Amino acid sequence: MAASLWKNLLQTTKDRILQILQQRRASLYIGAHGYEEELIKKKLQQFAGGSINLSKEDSGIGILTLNNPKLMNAFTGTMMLELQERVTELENWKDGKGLIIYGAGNTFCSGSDLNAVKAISNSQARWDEYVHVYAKHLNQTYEKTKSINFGYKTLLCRLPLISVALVQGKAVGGGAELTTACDFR
Ligand SMILES: CC[C@H](C(=O)O)C(=O)SCCNC(=O)CCNC(=O)[C@H](O)C(C)(C)COP(=O)(O)OP(=O)(O)OC[C@H]1O[C@@H](n2cnc3c(N)ncnc32)[C@H](O)[C@@H]1OP(=O)(O)O
Repeated sequence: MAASLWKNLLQTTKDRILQILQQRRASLYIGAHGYEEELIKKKLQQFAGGSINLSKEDSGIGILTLNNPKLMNAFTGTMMLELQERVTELENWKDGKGLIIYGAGNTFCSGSDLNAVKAISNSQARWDEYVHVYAKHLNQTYEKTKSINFGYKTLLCRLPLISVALVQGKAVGGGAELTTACDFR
């Protein structure tokens, strides 16, 4: 009898845990400050356009180009994802010494893509929530700061490369803040 009760309790507990896990998977948020990484990435992927290009020169200088000139190099969702990939690539670059960031065309960066900001603002979660969530990937101190701009900053600041923002034309919003993430501008 006791054994059977125990078995039932065990099974019920397992079922409940599985149920909770499934619910969490369906939700953007996990716990108070955790987030569903894949959901965030999928959401950011919906706002495509532009690119973040990296060329690594033999001299040890990396050149990172913010490339979305039609929108004054505004940051789309996919550009955010690419930024993280490029920075990871730079982190692993053994011969890297310095980094120059500049914008394609005649401008630096006009911040977040306002089309994405507007689109997301009309849906369940706001753009800045996604962006802040994504900043968590970029910035381990997210819990303290909750700011993508600080996320950019920490991401670039922690790079063991001397970084320079080569600002030509406009640097607005998140674009201006990105310049402050560099050692020189
Ligand atoms: C605050 C931080 C936050 C974050 O990321 O956390 C943000 O960054 S929110 C975004 C803040 N940025 C802005 O509000 C900038 C808005 N844009 C402008 O003020 C101007 O476009 C400017 C000053 C950057 C350039 O002005 P200019 O007269 O030289 O050019 P146009 O305005 O004609 O722009 C050309 C073309 O680009 C489009 N555009 C510019 N910025 C953005 C943007 N951030 N998102 C989406 N699209 C942008 C603009 O609409 C024009 O498109 P067109 O189809 O040719 O009309």
